[in-house]
Amino acid sequence: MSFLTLDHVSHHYFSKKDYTKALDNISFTIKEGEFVALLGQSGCGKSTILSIIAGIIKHTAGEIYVNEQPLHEADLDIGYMLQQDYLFPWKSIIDNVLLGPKINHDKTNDTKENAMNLLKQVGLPGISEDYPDSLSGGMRQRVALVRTLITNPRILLLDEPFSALDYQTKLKLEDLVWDLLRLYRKTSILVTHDIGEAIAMSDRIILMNANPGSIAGTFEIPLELRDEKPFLVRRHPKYQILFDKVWKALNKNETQTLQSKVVESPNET
Ligand SMILES: Nc1ncnc2c1ncn2[C@@H]1O[C@H](COP(=O)(O)OP(=O)(O)OP(=O)(O)O)[C@@H](O)[C@H]1O
Repeated sequence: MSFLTLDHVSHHYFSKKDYTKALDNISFTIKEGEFVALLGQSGCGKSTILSIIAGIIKHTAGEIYVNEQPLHEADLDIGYMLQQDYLFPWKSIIDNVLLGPKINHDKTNDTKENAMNLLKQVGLPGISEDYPDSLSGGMRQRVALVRTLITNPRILLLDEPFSALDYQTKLKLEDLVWDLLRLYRKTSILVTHDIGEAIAMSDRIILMNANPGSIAGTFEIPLELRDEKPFLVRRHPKYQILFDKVWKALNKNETQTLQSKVVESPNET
C-alpha cells in the first residue's frame, strides 16, 4: 500500500511581474520504508517537491495524500536534512540535538538517553558538551542526522545532504545514513544530482526533466544492489550497467529540454 502519494501536483512561483512553472503534473507514490531518490539537473524542481511535502510551500494544483488522507489533515512528522547543517553555534551539541524535542514539548526522560545513544551510533560519543565550531563538516552533518532522527519522523527528506562534503567523507556518510535509515525503517526521499549516489543509496530513482519540472522515468534498483551498503554497490557489476542507463536517460532528457526551449522561444537571439 502506498504511504505517500503525489497526485498530479503542479507548482508555479509567482512574482509581481512574472511567474515560473516549477512543477508540471507530478505523480508518484512511495511505500512505507521505501528509499526513493529524486534525480535531475539543476532547476528541475527537486527541492520544490520536498518543500511542498514538508508544507513549507503550498502547491498550486493537485493533491498529496499520506495513507490516503490529504497531507494537510495527516499531521505527518517530517525530518528534513539539508546541504547545510544549520546547527546553532551558541548551543552545545546536545542542546542542538534536543531542540526539536524541546519545541515539541517532549519531556520524556529517555529523550536525552536516546540522543546520547544516537550520537554514539554515528561515531560521535563524548562530544555532547562541545560546540559546533569545534567539529569538522562531516561531524556536523552527523550531528544534523541525529537531530533529524531524534524526533522519530515518519518520513525523512534529504536535500543533497552530502554535497558540501569532501568525497571521502561523503562516501562514509552515505554508508552511515543508509545503515541508520535501514535500521529504523524510515521512509526517505533523497534529492541529488549524483547518479552514483542515487543508485548506491535508494530502492528506486525518479528521474526528472526541467522547464517545467516533470517526471521523465523511474528506475527500480535491482535487489542485489539494494541489499549492499552504498560503498559496495559502486563495485557491483550491475552498478555500471544501471549508471549507463540513467546517464543516457538524463542526457536524452536534457537534449529534449533544450530543443523544446528553442521551439518555445523562436524570437530569442
Ligand atoms: N522562491 C522561488 N521563486 C521563484 N522561482 C523559484 C523559487 N524557488 C525555485 N524557483 C524556480 O523553480 C524551479 C525549480 O527550482 P528547484 O530549486 O526546486 O530546483 P532543483 O531541481 O531543486 O534545483 P537545484 O538542484 O539547483 O537545487 C527553478 O526554475 C527555480 O529557478
